[in-house]
Amino acid sequence: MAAPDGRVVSRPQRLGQGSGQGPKGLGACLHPLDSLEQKETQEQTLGQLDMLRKAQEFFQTCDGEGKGFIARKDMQRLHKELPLSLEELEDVFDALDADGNGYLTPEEFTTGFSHFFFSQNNPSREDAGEQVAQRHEEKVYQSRGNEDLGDMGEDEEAQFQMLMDRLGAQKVLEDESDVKQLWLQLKKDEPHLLSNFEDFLTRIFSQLQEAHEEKNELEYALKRKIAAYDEEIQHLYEEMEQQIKSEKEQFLLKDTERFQARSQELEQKLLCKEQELEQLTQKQKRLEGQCTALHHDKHETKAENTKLKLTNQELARELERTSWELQDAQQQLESLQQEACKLHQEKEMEVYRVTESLQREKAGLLKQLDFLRERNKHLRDERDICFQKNKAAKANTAASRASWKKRSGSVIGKYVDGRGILRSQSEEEEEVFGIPRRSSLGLSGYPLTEEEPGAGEPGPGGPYPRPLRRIISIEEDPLPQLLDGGFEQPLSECPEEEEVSDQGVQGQIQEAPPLKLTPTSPRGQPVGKEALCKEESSPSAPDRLFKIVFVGNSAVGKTSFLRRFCEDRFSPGMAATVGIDYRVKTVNVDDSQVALQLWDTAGQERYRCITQQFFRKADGVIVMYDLTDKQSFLSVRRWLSSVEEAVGDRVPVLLLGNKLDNEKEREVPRGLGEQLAKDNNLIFYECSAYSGHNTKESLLHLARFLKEQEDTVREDTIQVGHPAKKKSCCG
Ligand SMILES: Nc1nc2c(ncn2[C@@H]2O[C@H](COP(=O)(O)OP(=O)(O)OP(=O)(O)O)[C@@H](O)[C@H]2O)c(=O)[nH]1
Ligand SMILES: [Ca+2]
Ligand SMILES: [Mg+2]
Repeated sequence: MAAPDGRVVSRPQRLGQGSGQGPKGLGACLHPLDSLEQKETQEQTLGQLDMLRKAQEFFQTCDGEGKGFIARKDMQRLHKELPLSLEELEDVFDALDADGNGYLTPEEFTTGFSHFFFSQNNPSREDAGEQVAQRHEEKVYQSRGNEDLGDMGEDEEAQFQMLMDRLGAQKVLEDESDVKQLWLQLKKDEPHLLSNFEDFLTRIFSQLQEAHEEKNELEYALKRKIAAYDEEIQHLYEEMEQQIKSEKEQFLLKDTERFQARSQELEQKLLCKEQELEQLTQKQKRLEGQCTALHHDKHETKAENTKLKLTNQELARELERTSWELQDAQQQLESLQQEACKLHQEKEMEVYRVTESLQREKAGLLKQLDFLRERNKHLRDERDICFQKNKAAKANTAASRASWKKRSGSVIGKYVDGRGILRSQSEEEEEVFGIPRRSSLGLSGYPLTEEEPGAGEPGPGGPYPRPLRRIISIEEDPLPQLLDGGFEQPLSECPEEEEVSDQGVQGQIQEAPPLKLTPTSPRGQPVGKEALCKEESSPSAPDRLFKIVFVGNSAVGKTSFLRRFCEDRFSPGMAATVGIDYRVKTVNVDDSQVALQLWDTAGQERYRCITQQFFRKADGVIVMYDLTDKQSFLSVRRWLSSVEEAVGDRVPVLLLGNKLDNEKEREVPRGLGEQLAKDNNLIFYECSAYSGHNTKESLLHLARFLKEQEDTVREDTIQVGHPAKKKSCCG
């Protein structure tokens, strides 16, 4: 600010100084004489030219590099060459730089140079120039004046002085000698021209006076303007200073604010960082604590580990010892199991043999009975013939009685009192029980009668006494005891929970001495219906025996089904089964002989308690319904629950829907049967005893299942520690 300030301030000074040039320029034109004027003008012109040349030279000196202008630096380089100080040179530059752009063009330099060179920086030189001119003029005038001055009287002096006063030259001219000489010369040489000269002088001086006044006025105006300008500049400067100051303050204020904000921000950040650092430190401490704890734990665990390892080793040794013991025990158990199995099989085979022998015995007895019947008939016929003759009749009657006496000791005698009695009893039973169908009694009646041609059909002499009052007793068969009290006793009254005695066949036989098993069939020899089914069974002895109990509502076709299965026959209008009956049939299942002991139960309600007893020793159960009778299907659930009640769910159950041949009257859709079987995990078939459809297939399925189940049970019992699971039937 100082530089422009200095420049701005210095300019009016320069101008002020420059104003002093005016009178000098005027002074130069004041020479009154033409020649002198011309001479002076010439000299002036010459001086100006000289100065111009000098200025050009000086410019070239300054602009050493030939740039075409002079910078402030160029000027400062002249410091050494010129007798001027650096400040003075600076001032010179500022004065010369008219437009203030920091460069001096050649024009600026030369115009400014003359003024500066002569007036400011080297006033002595200007004065010298003037003195030189003055001296030169003085010499001219003196040379002339010296000739005339001596002549000039005091008159002339006073005259001239008067003229000067009149013209007021004192105000304008400093040195009147030149004019005085001229005036004296003219008065002396050409006195007639004096008045003209004086007029000329008057005119000149008045003009000069005017010019002087004008100049003064101008000077005054200029000064005033400069003062105003200076004042304005000063004012502007001050204003500017003020503005700068205020801006500076504002800037400072803003800066401070910004700085404060920033410092606050930074402080906050720092605080945050410090907190973070503290947290981190705490965390680190915590982690360190955890680390040490873990380290400690690790040590403890290590110790524990070693302890556990030792224990483990000990336990392993113990385990080894125990496993050895267990293995021994297993081997023992295995051998025991094998023994038990062998015993069981032997027992079963014994049972089978006994059953067979009993059956054969029974067949023999039945044959005897038939023979006796024949005999009886024959005797009766004879008696009838002889009845008309009294004597002969009496003899005949005696013989007849003798024959009865003789049969009453036989096995059948125990069962059958006589033809008539038996018949009436059968009829009586039908009335008592309200059986809609005629009932076949016990097991034995039909096979033999139907086995022997003609025997099954009622003879021409009246209805054949088919029903036989006997229920087979085998192994745990409780019926003999139940029936001992007399057949008239209703079977439904028998105690439900009477324990099934595990008596052997031997015991049974001993307990019923009146039965007096026929001596023609010694015990141990197989008898029974097996012989009837011989053509289907293999000649070799069966490997195993399964007891299967057949249940279902009355008239669903159980007996018919069994007949179809064992004899491949169907007899319509079968009598309802009384009590229980059984058949044995050996079938071939996967290259092994399986004897099936099929227990045919009575479906009628009053025999239920007997049936219930038989479930206990059953290996399998067949529940049958009549697919043309909805009620029989509805009863299936009851049958199933009574089976479950007796044996749980350990025995496989085969569900059979019979009478498939009678599709017209079907009441139970196949889907229902299937669903029921699926829900209860049963084997399911729809079959027909009439056509034989699915009779063999269904029973073989059950037999195979039983065999496989037994096989797995055997395997599992050998492998101790792997308990056998109950196999699914319908899988
Ligand atoms: N259409 C037809 N009728 C049959 C079939 N099976 C049995 N029947 C007849 O159904 C009736 C009853 O037969 P049974 O075999 O005595 O019936 P059950 O189940 O033994 O009867 P209970 O001994 O009283 O339990 C008889 O009239 C048979 O002829 C069959 O598959 N189709
Ligand atoms: Ca300039
Ligand atoms: Mg029956």
